Amino acid sequence: GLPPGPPTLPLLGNLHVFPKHSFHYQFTEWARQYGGIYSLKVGPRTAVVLTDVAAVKELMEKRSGSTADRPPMYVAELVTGGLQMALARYSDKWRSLRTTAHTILTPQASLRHIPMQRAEATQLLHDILHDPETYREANSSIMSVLYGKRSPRYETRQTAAFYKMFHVWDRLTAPGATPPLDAIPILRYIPERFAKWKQICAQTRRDQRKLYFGFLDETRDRVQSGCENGSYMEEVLKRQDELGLDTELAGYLGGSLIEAGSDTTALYLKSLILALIAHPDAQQKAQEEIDRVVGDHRMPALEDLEEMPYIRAVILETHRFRPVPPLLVPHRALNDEEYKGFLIPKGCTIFVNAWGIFHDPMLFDDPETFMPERYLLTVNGTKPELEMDASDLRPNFVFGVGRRSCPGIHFAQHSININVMFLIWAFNFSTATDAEGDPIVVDTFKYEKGIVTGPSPFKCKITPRSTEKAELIESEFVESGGYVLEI
Ligand code: HEM
Repeated sequence: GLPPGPPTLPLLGNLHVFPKHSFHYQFTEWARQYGGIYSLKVGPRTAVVLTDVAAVKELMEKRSGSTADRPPMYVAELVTGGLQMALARYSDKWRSLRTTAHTILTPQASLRHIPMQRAEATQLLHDILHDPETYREANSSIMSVLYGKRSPRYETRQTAAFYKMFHVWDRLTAPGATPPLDAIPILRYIPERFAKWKQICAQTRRDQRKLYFGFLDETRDRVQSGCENGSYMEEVLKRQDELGLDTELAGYLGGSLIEAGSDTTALYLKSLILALIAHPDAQQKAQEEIDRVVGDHRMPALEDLEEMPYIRAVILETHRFRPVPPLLVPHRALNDEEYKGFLIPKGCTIFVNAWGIFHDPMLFDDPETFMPERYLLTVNGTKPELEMDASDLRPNFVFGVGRRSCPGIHFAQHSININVMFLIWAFNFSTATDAEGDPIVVDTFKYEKGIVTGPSPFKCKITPRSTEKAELIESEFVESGGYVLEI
């Protein structure tokens, strides 16, 4: 009763044709061949890939109670003891983490973070004028909320230590980074001297604990010495019993949120810049709109977005064109489910192929082109005359649906909205030139491996759009507090 899928070999299943990384490209090709719901065999394990919006709505949202688990991941178990929220199994511990996280991330609570996010976005413009880098802004925003502690420079001791650990951790959890430890458990017993991944796991665990429990200790010290700064983790520590969080969970709550907040929006902004360079016509239209509404003498405010349909369309089109998590985050079925005559077996991994949906030529006109105009024609950017039912699609689909959907959606979207307006208002993004003066064309398909992904480093030219704007950025940066050096 499984959904159809590519032909399998005995024992291997589809392992011989399984992509090594960037699964979403091959998954999308198979979707065009086998349909919006198909199955794969990875050794003895089953995976189901959903590239059909109605199936996603039904299985991941309406039947979320049955599909909210995550597949077991041995590496995550070794490093975090299963307490990294986004990778955690559907359990009481996950519930405690998630419920607590919600209290700072509700739509109402997220409004309180906007002034801080604006200040961080202002520093991003200042940083770009001097030394372009997008990660610091994302990390500093979430650190401010959680611990009342900024990341003034990328080189700040704890910020640099975090990213050093995080990039290793990110690579470690990327599909294909280790031998198939979950599909073939015997591989876990390879002695450490032949299994470098074991050493990396042990080191990453030490690095994470030093950081996350270090932040927690600093917070506890502040609370005990009456020097509170009003941050969220102080509140968590004071209400630890009521929230059902022991120290281990409290440490990983902070860690999970720092991790989730420190690259997603930064990668989004890199994809935006890449798209604006590759599609200068869209960049020009966006600049014309922002100039009309904001002009040269002040910086944009979040409220301006209401009057900027084209920029709103650019924001949505970037999510569609290069979704930060092309396959969202994999789920696992807790029970047998039946859908349109197919069995979705208990224990199978479920991938939601956001890439495949967003790049479906039946749904979107010319899906490979960055074309914000599509979101001016229809709410979801789909073709005005659709031959299929896409009424279950939502503009914020990239944040997932159901019980595991992104709890950071409002916080993330505010950050994206402010940063996109700021960047388009402030700078011209164009191709760099080589030694002969020829343009270095950017490759919009050269992306890093990982569950969340962004463009591989690319050369480009970023210039302030006017001297007046550059001066305004510098003065607002100083007014918003400038650096608080802490190296
Ligand atoms: C571009 C920005 C972002 C995108 C596109 C995004 C998208 C997602 C997606 C697709 C998931 C998994 C949904 C699923 O399994 O169905 C997720 C989970 C999660 N996100 Fe985000 N996210 C973003 C930013 C953030 C930020 C800024 C935070 C924190 C403040 C955050 C916190 C989390 C957490 C904690 C989870 C795990 C939830 C769970 O497993 O229960 N995300 N996100």
